[in-house]
Amino acid sequence: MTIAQDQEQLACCQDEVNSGNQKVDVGGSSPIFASQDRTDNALIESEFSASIDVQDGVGCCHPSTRLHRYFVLFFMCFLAFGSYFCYDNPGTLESQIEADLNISGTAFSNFYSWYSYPNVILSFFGGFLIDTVFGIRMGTIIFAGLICIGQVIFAGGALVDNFYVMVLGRFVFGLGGESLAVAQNTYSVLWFKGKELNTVFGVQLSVARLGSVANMNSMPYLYDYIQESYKGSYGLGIALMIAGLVCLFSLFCAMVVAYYDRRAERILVRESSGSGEVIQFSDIKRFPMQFWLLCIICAFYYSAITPFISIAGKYLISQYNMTVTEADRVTSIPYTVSAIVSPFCGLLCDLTGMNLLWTIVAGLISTACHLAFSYLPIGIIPPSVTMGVLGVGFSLFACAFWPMVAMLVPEHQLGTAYGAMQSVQNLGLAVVIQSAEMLREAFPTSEEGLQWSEVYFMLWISLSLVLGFVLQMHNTAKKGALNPPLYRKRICGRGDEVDDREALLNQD
Ligand SMILES: NCCCC[C@H](N)C(=O)NCC(=O)O
Repeated sequence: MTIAQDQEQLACCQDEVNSGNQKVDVGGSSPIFASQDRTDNALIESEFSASIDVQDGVGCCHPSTRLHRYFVLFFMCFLAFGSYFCYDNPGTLESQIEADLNISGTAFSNFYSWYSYPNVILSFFGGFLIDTVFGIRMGTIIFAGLICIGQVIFAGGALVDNFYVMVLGRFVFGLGGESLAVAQNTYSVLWFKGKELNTVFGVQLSVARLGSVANMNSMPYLYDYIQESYKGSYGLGIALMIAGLVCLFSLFCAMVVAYYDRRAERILVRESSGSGEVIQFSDIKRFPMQFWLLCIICAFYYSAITPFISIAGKYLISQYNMTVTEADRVTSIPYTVSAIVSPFCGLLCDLTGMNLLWTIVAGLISTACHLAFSYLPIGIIPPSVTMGVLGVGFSLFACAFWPMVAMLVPEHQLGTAYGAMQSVQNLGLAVVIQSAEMLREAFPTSEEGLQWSEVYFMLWISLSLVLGFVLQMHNTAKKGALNPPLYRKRICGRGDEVDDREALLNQD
């Protein structure tokens, strides 16, 4: 450690060091450089007789203060904003793309299946590479760079009217998109585990949903503006290239978070996960059964939600006689509601604990919405109300569900665990999206096809509920960690905080 770094550490901590004995844990190191970090940390410890003790909540530049964590959280939230904004570019411009490229709906669905199918495998390896090779900082920058490259290739294919180049762009975009979400989840746990983790997941999902909503409410107008301005067929390519700027902003945020994460590692005596362990491939076999049950629940639940929302517009047009514009407005309601309520759903989970119970409640709410949307006589409940309540259920599920991974898997295996979960999720999504389309087209009338598709979605969400109840019974019988108790901080002494959840998670 250089003298300048010592001075930085002293200056930054001088007014915050106290006689407490709390050692602050912020973030895990990159495994490749773990040995170097351990040397640095040993050096830090040898130069300072007492470990760095700080009082949480004091000052703003010290990495252990709440204010500093929230400052870094701002940039952490936008890591996936570009990914969510551009992920649904094709869906928002479906009619324009099919007209410009003169392709069928089935060919169009390649822009989503070539995003999902590779991630059945690559999302897992993306997480594993974060844990074993790149580390969280370099991994996040690499994956944020991939979504930029993928979006440029996708837009370039549109500029030259080449369908296969566009599919390649979506494949590259998918390489980055899913693994970037893995990296964002891993960062969140490293910085906020044992603190306001559920709320952080809620805020991050809210910003991500804002990306989806911003895409739905901007891209059609941008396309039309460019088409009218250039009187040519460049509207699609230029609009998609401009959308790529949003991915560049996420790449910038990845670099900012990497800087502050590295600084936190340098200033704090950072306890990387365990003794700086690095995951071994064989560790995956020892992931608990509850984790694999959660993966299946995730695949079944999302398979009943996102494909349903994507075809709900067709259902509204045929069953409720809506125009395309009206149907698009109603189908965007779940994402808009999710952008608003996700932080509150996360706060609810933080204040009450009980993550698995809230996950089951969310599944029940979502199932009720499916039933109301498909089987209540038309006019009893407006579809906009049903979709709004579905947005609440969708948000509550995401906020309660994703943090549970950190309750089952140690920090040095988190990237691999989140990668494995998203691989299983993408398998479910890829299979259900295409099979639902095939089922819908197998019936002589559109109404029948849509109704049987709805039965199909109800099957998946019912299976996710059954598995949720099985997991709840197992968790209760084994006194598991998936329903953490009421989260309260007992302040004892000079700001030392004893976290019930941390004590619970650290129990043998
Ligand atoms: N499509 C952009 C990234 C998706 C990340 C991941 N597959 C996911 O589902 N995250 C949780 C969510 O509710 O979006």
